[in-house]
Amino acid sequence: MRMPGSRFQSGDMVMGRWPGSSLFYEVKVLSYDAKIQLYTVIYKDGTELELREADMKNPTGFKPSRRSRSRSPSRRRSRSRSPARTTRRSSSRTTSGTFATETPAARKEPKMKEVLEIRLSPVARPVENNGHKHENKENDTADKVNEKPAEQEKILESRYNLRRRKDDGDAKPAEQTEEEAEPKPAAATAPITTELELGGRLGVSCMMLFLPVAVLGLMVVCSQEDASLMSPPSLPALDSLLDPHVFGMVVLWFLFQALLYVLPVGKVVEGIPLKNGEWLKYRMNTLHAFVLTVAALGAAVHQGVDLSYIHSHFLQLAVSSLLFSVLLSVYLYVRSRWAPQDQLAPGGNSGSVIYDFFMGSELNPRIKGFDLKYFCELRPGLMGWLVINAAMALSEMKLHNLDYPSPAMILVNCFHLFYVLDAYWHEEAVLCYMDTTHAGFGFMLVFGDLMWVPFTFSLQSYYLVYHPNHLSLPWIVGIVTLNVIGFSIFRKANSQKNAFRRNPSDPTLSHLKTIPTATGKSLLVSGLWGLVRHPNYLGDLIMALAWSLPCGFTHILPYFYVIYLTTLLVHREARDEAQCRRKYGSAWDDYCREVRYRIIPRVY
Ligand SMILES: NC(=O)C1=CN([C@@H]2O[C@H](COP(=O)(O)OP(=O)(O)OC[C@H]3O[C@@H](n4cnc5c(N)ncnc54)[C@H](OP(=O)(O)O)[C@@H]3O)[C@@H](O)[C@H]2O)C=CC1
Ligand SMILES: CC(C)CCC[C@@H](C)[C@H]1CC=C2C3=C(CC[C@@]21C)[C@@]1(C)CC[C@H](O)C(C)(C)[C@@H]1CC3
Repeated sequence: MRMPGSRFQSGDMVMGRWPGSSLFYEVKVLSYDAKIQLYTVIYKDGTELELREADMKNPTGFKPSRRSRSRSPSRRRSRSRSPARTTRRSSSRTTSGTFATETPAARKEPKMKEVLEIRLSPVARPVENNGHKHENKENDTADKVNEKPAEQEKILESRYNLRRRKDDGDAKPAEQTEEEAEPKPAAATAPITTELELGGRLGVSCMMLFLPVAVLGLMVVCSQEDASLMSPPSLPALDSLLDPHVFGMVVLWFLFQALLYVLPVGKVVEGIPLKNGEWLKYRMNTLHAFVLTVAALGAAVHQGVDLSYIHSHFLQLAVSSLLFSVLLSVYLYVRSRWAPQDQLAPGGNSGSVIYDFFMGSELNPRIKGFDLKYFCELRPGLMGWLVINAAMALSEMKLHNLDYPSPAMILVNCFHLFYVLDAYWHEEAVLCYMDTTHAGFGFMLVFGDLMWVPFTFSLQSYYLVYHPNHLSLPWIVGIVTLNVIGFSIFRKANSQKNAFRRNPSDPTLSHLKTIPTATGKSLLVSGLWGLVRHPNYLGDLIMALAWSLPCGFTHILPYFYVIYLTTLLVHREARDEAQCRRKYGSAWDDYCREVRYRIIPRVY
């Protein structure tokens, strides 16, 4: 069968690299996914894997290997230091990434140790803090790998199933010699997005119209006495919605946060390697920015600024944020037309203006070192959400003549504050989340970050201003306990997975059972990751419920966040499931057999 746009065709017998090694085996090509540019191949022992074109060769130019797999480290080292192996990176950073950063002209086969280092290297590595190199566990890991390659390799091989699974005689590994190596093609062209998500052009067009209207609609209903979704909302005059003064404030807020982002405080770390071999650097200073924002707002309030302005201009603020999101998305789309091909996101390069505008074409749009996607994901929206919550607490006190906010308002404020501070405390982890590594930055994420997050996540506090809810002590204790349970699951699951991905040999995780996969990575199969396949989602959902309960049971509207999060996470889970099945093949099926439930134990 012909597979358009691919070098190899379905049914071709080619040589495929065994993941994590420099060995090539004969494989049969099964299919090609143009979207992610991966071939599904099957080895003679029945293992199905996904390989990049760069890891596949024509059978000509190979000879069966006579060497044993475990060459001495010194040998590996001398080969990897061959003058032909120039890299884009400085010599001080050869701990990982050699594979990803070789210049196309000089690209040769990476050695096994290097590949292992790539797979196991930290997702985010500190670079400097005002000139000083930082030390942390992650970097230690990478350094250890470099210092004791043989030892490290032994540990890794014991954790990872890097050997062929069955019948060694069946498929002979072949090794490519230096002379025989074909130069790999430079990744100059971006993958064309062929499979359109979310209902394609029509779907994203509807979402683009419907989502902003939905946010504004929810806000209007929330401010009504009868906050029922069934009762017709009393619509505000359209011309009152766009206020240039309010728009100016939204722009100022964005610029203020941008200023805090570029302050030279906080360490700089490298994200995960991009497909084009680049390692982007990110400054980690959300906590500094948070403290400075609180100080600035405190000073403003002290000077007589009335934060309840946010409450009285809530709709106008949302409309201005929407306008700002649209303008920013247009800018992002236009600049993506000039972006180098290798910096385009795999999911936002369909050629359809509307679809690419929505999904985002450019993966990591930057102005000099200023990373727009990373900045928007954590700062103006999340921080804005907290400021809105605080403003709602003040407005509640004002409206109901209270000396303190109500217990329900205090709970909602504290829960949200805690969630955002946790995200800031674990800021580096965001560098490896799907949105950072894979998604283009377009209208969906811009709108999500700048309008959806601040104005829908704060609906509970907005609701409480007009709909006070008395909470008895047992309820307060119950709700706090629920949030603590949810948070513990969320945090433990995320931290365990992140720690395991950074360093699978981490002694603190040695009690956990794992399933090896043919890619060299393992899957956690005990502890929380043995309870359900997405314990972090479970924790997030329990917390979401705890955030809504303080608002009582009179209306469904405060439960909007739980409904949104359930929908989003169920969709994400299904997408991730499909990706992992493609990536890990039969090992994923084994994992699913062992861990039967996806998010909720014994239910789903
Ligand atoms: N509040 C909100 O609006 C939202 C919050 N979130 C939260 O963000 C966080 C990140 O979510 P997201 O990026 O979607 O997904 P995850 O952090 O769950 O990442 C999924 C990846 O984890 C790895 N993995 C899966 N199972 C295992 C296992 N058993 N052992 C080891 N690794 C495994 C796989 O990647 P690999 O094997 O390649 O490492 C898989 O692709 C979550 O806590 C989620 O709740 C997300 C969206 C919205
Ligand atoms: C417009 C749509 C309907 C959907 C928009 C989705 C976005 C709002 C979310 C996609 C993933 C997100 C994450 C967080 C916030 C919401 C968005 C942007 C997150 C930053 C919240 C704080 C967490 O601790 C986190 C794990 C860092 C989250 C990462 C994903």
